[in-house]
Amino acid sequence: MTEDRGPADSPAELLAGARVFSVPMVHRFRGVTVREGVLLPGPAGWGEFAPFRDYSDEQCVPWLRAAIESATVGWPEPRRDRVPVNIIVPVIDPARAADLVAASGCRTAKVKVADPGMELAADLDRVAAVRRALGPTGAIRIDANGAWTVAEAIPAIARLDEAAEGLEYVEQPCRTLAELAELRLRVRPKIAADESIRGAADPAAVRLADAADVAIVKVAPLGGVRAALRIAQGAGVPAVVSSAVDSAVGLTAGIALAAALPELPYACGLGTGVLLADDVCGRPPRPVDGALEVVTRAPDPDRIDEVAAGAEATAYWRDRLRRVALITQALTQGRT
Ligand SMILES: O=C(O)CCC(=O)c1ccccc1C(=O)O
Ligand SMILES: [Mg+2]
Repeated sequence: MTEDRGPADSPAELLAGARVFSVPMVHRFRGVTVREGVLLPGPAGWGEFAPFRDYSDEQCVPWLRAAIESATVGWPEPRRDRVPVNIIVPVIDPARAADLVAASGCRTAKVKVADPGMELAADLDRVAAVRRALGPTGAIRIDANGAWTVAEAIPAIARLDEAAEGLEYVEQPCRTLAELAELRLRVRPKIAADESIRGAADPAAVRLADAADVAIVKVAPLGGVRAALRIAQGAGVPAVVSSAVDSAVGLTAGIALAAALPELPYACGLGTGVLLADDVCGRPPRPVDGALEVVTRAPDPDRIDEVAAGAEATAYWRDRLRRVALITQALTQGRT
């Protein structure tokens, strides 16, 4: 059954069709100024394998599983044709933050806060600028990426909630689920868990119950659309699908997850395309009137050539892909 064969079958087959891409970013994000990774072709389409460079090979296994799912089996049935998204506001000055929000057409903004070395005052100014740009009806959420202790989070969240004129939720204010549970009883805004899910030894076993009101789910770190659907279900609270600053191929997988979720009460974090100066297809997913259309997109051969990585990155990614494929293969064989 050659039709069923895909890049999953062996590291050699995976490497055969792999295309390494490198795209500059408009705004530095998560310390990254260039987004790079691998596109993998398969019988169902393309998959993206683009874990951050600081991840260990073992941490990259779910990212590869997600890419293989995308290339070989495609997506579950969509339940909607539009996915509302937030504009992402990196750690930039207030005037640029306001411009980004105003230009986006999004009615929800997610502001990164508590970056290492950043003063709370700068976060307050940025959040206030975002509120002015959004007007009184838009929603503002913040993401602290686990930076605060409970004692630090309580006053910081109170002031940011005030600057925002009401926060929709606070994403991963502290590192652990126990801290989130404690904090949740002591602040006004809702709490969302992100790293507490994807960083768990077994994300499928995470039950948020008293710790958080919202589950952030990401296709690549959770091992694919189907795995993320199961994790969202198990978490027991509404899910928000977010990207890992993916190219059009990874965003398409995130859109498929958001489209397949039974309920989608919040805007998703899939508006990150605006952070990339270029992309792998001609009409990449970009928000129009605050939402993304649920359509299948394939990378364009011309675009793949245009964004092809240089020699160093190409060698790095081919080597990393080969190593992660070997680990993934061994784990998959061990499972069955
Ligand atoms: O959710 C969004 O709007 C953007 C995605 C995002 O913030 C993100 C992107 C890459 C790595 C980590 C994160 C994060 O949510 O912490
Ligand atoms: Mg987050």
